[in-house]
Amino acid sequence: MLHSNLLRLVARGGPKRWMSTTTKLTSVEVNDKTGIATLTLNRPPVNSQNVQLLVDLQSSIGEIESNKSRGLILTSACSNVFSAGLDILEMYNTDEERLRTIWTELQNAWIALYGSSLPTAAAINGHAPAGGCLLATACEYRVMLPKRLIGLNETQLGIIAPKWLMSGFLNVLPQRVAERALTQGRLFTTEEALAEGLVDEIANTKEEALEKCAAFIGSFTKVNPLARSLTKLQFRAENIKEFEKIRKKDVEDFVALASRPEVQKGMGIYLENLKKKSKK
Ligand SMILES: CC/C=C\C/C=C\C/C=C\CCC/C=C/C(=O)SCCNC(=O)CCNC(=O)[C@H](O)C(C)(C)COP(=O)(O)OP(=O)(O)OC[C@H]1O[C@@H](n2cnc3c(N)ncnc32)[C@H](O)[C@@H]1OP(=O)(O)O
Repeated sequence: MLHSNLLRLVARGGPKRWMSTTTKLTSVEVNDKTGIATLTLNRPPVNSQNVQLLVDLQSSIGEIESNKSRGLILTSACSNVFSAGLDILEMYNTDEERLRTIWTELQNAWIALYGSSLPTAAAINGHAPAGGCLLATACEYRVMLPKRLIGLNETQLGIIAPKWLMSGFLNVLPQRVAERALTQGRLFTTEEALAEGLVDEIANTKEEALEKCAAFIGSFTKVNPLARSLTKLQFRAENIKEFEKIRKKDVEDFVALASRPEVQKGMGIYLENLKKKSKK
């Protein structure tokens, strides 16, 4: 027993505090009829993105790509939240090595989704601030439930979203709208997001959102898959190239920023306020 546990730890590259649980935080379900895979984020209450969720997300994307699914729909098992973005608790009061791992896995998860050759869609069945918006805008199509919020609110938190993190956002919004939204740290309501083009459709239920995403993926049935994916990747190649150039430095920039005492203090205050709000 001890021996097999040890072997498992060695296989994972040694014990890691923030990867202590072995239960997967994502699940994949492939529809037999359509061949479309639904990838569900399942870290209640708000799918905040800790290292394990980000690693599991990458592994699920890999699984979907290798099982020859026709497309990928990203959604959430939480009733009112798609994803609350990075897990602030994991970034708070921690060491540099852990911050490095968090950011590296965020980068890895983003590039796995943004650079996927499969058709991708997000069924946004709840709020999607910051890192939640990042995942949604890495997909090619977005369907969102009414009266939820989506956007990159980093400046409201006193932090800066690096260029690669804005890529998906900039792909779907006109430069002028994106610049204003990012500098304001604006969260769009679903209805505003639809009007600006940040989401493509509104659905009244999660099931309806999944159906609309499946219909989007189904629209490629008669298109040659290789021609489709190469065309998609041509559109994304410039952003991917820029990202690859700076990805190592970007990790170090994040570690330096997130470990600054005033940033750590800000995180603490933000967490306290979140907790106060949730107790009301
Ligand atoms: C503040 C960060 C500061 C510094 C980071 C430093 C450097 C970073 C540099 C660049 C980074 C840019 C890239 C991306 C960044 C991010 O993603 S940061 C995270 C930003 N996320 C948010 O601002 C969202 C915060 N959450 C909410 O607004 C709301 O929770 C919600 C609208 C998503 C959902 O609302 P409700 O359904 O009402 O749920 P509650 O608010 O009651 O929350 C339930 C429970 O969950 C805890 N929680 C919520 N969000 C997070 C989170 N992101 N991380 C950790 N924990 C979170 C909340 O405190 C409640 O906990 P309990 O009180 O029940 O224990």
